[in-house]
Amino acid sequence: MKRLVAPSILSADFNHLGKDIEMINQSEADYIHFDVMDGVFVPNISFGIPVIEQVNRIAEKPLDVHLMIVNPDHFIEPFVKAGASIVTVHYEACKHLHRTVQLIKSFGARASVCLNPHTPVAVLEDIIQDLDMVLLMSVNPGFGGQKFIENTYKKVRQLRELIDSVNPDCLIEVDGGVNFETGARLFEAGANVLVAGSFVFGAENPAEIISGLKQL
Ligand SMILES: O=C(CO)[C@@H](O)[C@H](O)COP(=O)(O)O
Ligand SMILES: [Fe+2]
Repeated sequence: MKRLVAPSILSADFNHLGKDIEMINQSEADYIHFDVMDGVFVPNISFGIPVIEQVNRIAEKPLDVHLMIVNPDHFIEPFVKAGASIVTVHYEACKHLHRTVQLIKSFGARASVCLNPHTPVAVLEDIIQDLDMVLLMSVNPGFGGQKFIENTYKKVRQLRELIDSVNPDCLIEVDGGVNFETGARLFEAGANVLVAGSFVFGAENPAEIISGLKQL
């Protein structure tokens, strides 16, 4: 089973963002994770299209864009044009999720849907066949550095069962509070992609942490 790592640049040093992107380029990371927050869907504002566009000029890994924004439909095309390879929208933020997923695919990006910690996996039953990835939040979205919610392991196992029976190529990504301990248990439960922000960028040697996560 695929085991991938996506460092989240929310915890990077924005005064030297280019340096951190170079570090990711040289590392064993598989994707670069971008947390886009609108201050409405989540109680925080981060960065948007211009930052992703700039990073895309030097990034050598696919851009994994996590949209924590309401009504994302208008912004799908600009984010894909800015360089997003994977676009994740929140189940809780989309009125017509099937339409939004088709829209993402129509621009040539991989389509992913994210569930908040309180949203059951079962809501994906009639969309899973159309998805390239599902992102499970293991913290409430909006901030880096929060404590991992233990119930996530159960959700990963439930999702693994659903995916294996309907769409085995679909990836399971988990985001929030990932470290060596939670990461090992998540891979064991059936996750494919670990997002890690503060654990990577808070370390003295971030590239070593990325390699450590890949080897769990
Ligand atoms: O989507 C989010 C937060 O909303 C994440 O991608 C965070 O950036 C993860 O940060 P850590 O919990 O790994 O510090
Ligand atoms: Fe994220």
